[in-house]
Amino acid sequence: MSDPLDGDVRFENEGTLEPLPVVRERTVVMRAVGLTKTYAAVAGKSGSGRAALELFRGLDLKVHAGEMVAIVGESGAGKSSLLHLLAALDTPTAGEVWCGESRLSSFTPRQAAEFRNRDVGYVWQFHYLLPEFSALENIAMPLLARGMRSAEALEKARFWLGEVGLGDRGENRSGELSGGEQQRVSVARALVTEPRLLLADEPTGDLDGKTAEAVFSLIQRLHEAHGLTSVLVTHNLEFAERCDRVLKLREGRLTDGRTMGPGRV
Ligand SMILES: Nc1ncnc2c1ncn2[C@@H]1O[C@H](COP(=O)(O)OP(=O)(O)OP(=O)(O)O)[C@@H](O)[C@H]1O
Repeated sequence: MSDPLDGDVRFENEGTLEPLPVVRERTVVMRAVGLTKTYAAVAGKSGSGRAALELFRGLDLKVHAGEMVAIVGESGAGKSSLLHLLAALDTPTAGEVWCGESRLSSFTPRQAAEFRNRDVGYVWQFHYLLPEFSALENIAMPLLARGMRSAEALEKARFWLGEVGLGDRGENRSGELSGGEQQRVSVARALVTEPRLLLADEPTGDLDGKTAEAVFSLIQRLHEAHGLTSVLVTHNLEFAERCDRVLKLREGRLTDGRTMGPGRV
């Protein structure tokens, strides 16, 4: 019997059907659904207490693989609080945060700690390096904390030290480095675990203009070079505009924040 595919086979609809549109769904790395966060009222003597504070009301967020998302908003709008929820550092009053197939609110404290160690790289406004330890040891710390052999952890730390342009400063105690260099070390520490998501809370907020530009450009370059997925909180609108998306946190919701002029919020 002859092979039907051997020779000039024509399919019935060939050439007559419109090609189907190709729908490419981008992978969602992190998803927040209907988030509400309320801080309880604090009782105080003679009126010094505070009423309950509702920060978010049904807040939704999707972060796609490879995106660099900026979150802006006035002081006190809740930007840091939102990042804490995304990093499983805190739990929402209502709503859910998902990272891939994991629902953060179902984590035990141990699972939350593992999630923070393996899936999230966090850069704080202040570097929080341990001043008595070398730059290399500081970078290796998250790997050592999960029980990786010291030689292997230090080798990975050396790679990331080079990536942040400090290849020759590894043996310096972190306390001997400048503010900008310390923040670069903290970026390397956040990335040494190759996390699924980089979260940065005003990573340039504590630096002068020129150093802030250098650290932001470094994060941007690493984001592109390593295909990172990043969410950055910033008051610097020029940096925000250089991200793929700008979201403004206002009155408990996220809205498109691209419409603002230059300056700070
Ligand atoms: N653990 C907490 N308990 C009670 N209130 C809190 C807590 N954490 C934050 N808040 C309050 O929530 C509000 C938002 O704080 P948050 O730090 O998230 O704002 P932000 O937008 O990051 O501000 P900034 O830009 O000044 O850093 C503030 O009024 C703050 O006092």
